[in-house]
Amino acid sequence: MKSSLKHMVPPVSRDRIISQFPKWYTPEACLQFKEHFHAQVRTACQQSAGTVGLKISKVVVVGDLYVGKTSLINRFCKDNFDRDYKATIGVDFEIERFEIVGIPYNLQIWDTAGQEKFKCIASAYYRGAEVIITVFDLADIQTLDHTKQWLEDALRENEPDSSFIFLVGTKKDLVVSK
Ligand SMILES: Nc1nc2c(ncn2[C@@H]2O[C@H](COP(=O)(O)OP(=O)(O)OP(=O)(O)O)[C@@H](O)[C@H]2O)c(=O)[nH]1
Repeated sequence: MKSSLKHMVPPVSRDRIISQFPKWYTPEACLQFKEHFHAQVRTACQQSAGTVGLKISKVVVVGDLYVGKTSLINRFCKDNFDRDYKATIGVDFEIERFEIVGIPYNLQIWDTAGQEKFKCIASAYYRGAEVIITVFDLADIQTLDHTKQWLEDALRENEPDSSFIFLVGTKKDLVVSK
């Protein structure tokens, strides 16, 4: 049964295969100095990731409504962009499969609704986030002000220092250069 399941899983797309860690730019900016995972880690990972990727990191994307969270995720996962606005209802998620230095690896990306009325539903999904991406609209300064609150809410549901945090500005094309 296990082996037939394995054959049903499509291969990881080529642009999601990272065969070696990129050379670090500066030691301060780097989380990983080695060229490969430690041999023990590698063996452990490959043992448990026999079928549909068991190695999953949870990413939650938060921020005001209309800032472009769904668009950011769609660009990353499907390389497409939709000009029409369809508000996220509660939450949505995508799974993106990778292979990193020979190890299967999945990102589970949670797209949360920015509308106030869905905040209660969306915040139920903050727990266990290895990555929190806080999004704001570069053309709307208020959305940057609000990121502090979004981040606090997401951090409250997670253990201290357990999440990597990113701040992403969107809609650069709408910013008039001076
Ligand atoms: N011009 C421009 N428009 C963008 C960009 N990113 C997103 N949009 C548009 O902004 C609108 C809102 O984008 P969404 O991705 O749906 O926003 P959201 O943050 O997911 O919204 P909620 O689901 O309500 O929380 C859509 O009409 C998008 O097409 C961008 O980089 N440039």
